[in-house]
This record gives sequence, C-alpha cells and structure tokens, in this order.
Amino acid sequence: MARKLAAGNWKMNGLKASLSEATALAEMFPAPKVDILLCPPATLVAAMAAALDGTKVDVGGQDCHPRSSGAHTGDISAEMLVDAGCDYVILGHSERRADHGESNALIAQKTIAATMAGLAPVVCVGETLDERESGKTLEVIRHQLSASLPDAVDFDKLVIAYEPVWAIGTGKIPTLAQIAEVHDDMRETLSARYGDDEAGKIPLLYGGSVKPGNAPEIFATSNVDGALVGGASLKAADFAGIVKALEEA
Ligand SMILES: O=C(CO)COP(=O)(O)O
Repeated sequence: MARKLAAGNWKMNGLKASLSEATALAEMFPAPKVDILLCPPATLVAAMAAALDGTKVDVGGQDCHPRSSGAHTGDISAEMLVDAGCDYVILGHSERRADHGESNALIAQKTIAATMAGLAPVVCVGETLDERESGKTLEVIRHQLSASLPDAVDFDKLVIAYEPVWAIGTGKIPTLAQIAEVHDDMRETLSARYGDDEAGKIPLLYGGSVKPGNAPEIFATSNVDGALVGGASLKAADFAGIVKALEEA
C-alpha cells in the first residue's frame, strides 16, 4: 500500500505573513494519520521550514536544477533545498512545462538530482484539454511517465501527481471514472516498468481544483492516494478540510 499524502503547492503566492497559515495548519494536525506537505515559493522555503520545525508538516520546493551547483543564475539545486530544510520537491508541474519549456528528459534529470540529494520528488503529469478531447489522455500520460522518470528511483520517496492541465485553477474536475481510469493505468504502467511491489509503494496524487467539498469522493476513487492542491492549500482552514478527508478515506 502506498502512503497517503496531502500536498499543497502555493505556486507564486505567499509572503512572510502567509507563514501563519502554515503554522496554523500544523497546530490543527499534531498527530496526523497521513503525510502533509506544503511547497511555498523559494523565498519562503527556509522560513517555513524553521517555522514548521518539530511539527508533522513537511516542506518542499517547487522545482530544482539538475546540477548540484554552478553558473545557473536564478536556479536552485536539490542540495540547496535540502540545506533550507526541504524533504520534497515538485518537478515537471504543467506550469513549468508551459512557462519554462521543460521537457520530459529535463524532468527525468531533475528527478535523478532530487533523488541523489535525498529529496522526495513529486513528478507531475497531465493532459491538456485538446489531448483529452482527442482521446489521447492515456497515451500522453504513459509517455510522460516513461520519459519523465529515470530507471533508478527511490521507491520509498517517489510520488506521482496526475494533474489534468484543464482542471488546474478552473473549478472543473474530471469525472471520478476518468480519474480512476488514469490512476489505474498509471499504476499498471509503473508496475510494468518497476514491478508490482515497487510500483505499489508510489503514492499517486490527483491534482486540479481539489476543494474540501470534492475531496472525499476523489479520495474514495481507485488508486488515488492523496492530492496535490493549489488554491485551497493557501488557507489553513481550507487545506485542513482536505487533510481530514484524506485521513477519513
Ligand atoms: O496545480 C495544482 C497543484 O499543483 C492545482 O491547482 P488548483 O488546486 O488551484 O487547481
């Protein structure tokens, strides 16, 4: 069985004052039954890690460079995220694939760098609306999985997030049958490559317009082990509703 994970992606949101939302969340879950993660913007990573030290809420970055150091202005390495107090890093989010032209091959390199540094990579995949409407969803997801993941991964750490691009920040979510179809197919694809035991350990998160209201039904869906949450992770009260739904799933 894969562990359960409620992960929040703050994207380019949050100033120092927002750390109170993170500490409020940690106070609500002194002994959570699931893993909880917040990924703030890079400017807040160290301060959030310090504020959450000793709590059950982990901190992650939203990207890392494939190299560990060097002349790469504006970039951050996996080692630096570890040094700042991170346990996780989100990789290959569709916003980075679109805004920064990230390829599957680059994401695979970043996944290796994160794994070598001891971070848990949260590798994101997801189809566009065009791809879904033309019946290519499973083909796209299978290709992204095979090309964005290296052969050597740490199965105790790797996390996959399925985030349909058209469901992000739109309030639209796929039907539960569509989520189940993709998650079951991802598990099979991972099993075929890595073996049933190893693939079975990988938490498969759903992301895209997850709210406290729709979380229970999403978490009851086949092969959904948690969520990667954007907007609803910014406020402790909203994210707490999603964490509770996962605890009760
Ligand atoms: O992209 C997402 C998380 O990485 C999802 O964002 P929303 O929850 O705001 O739709």
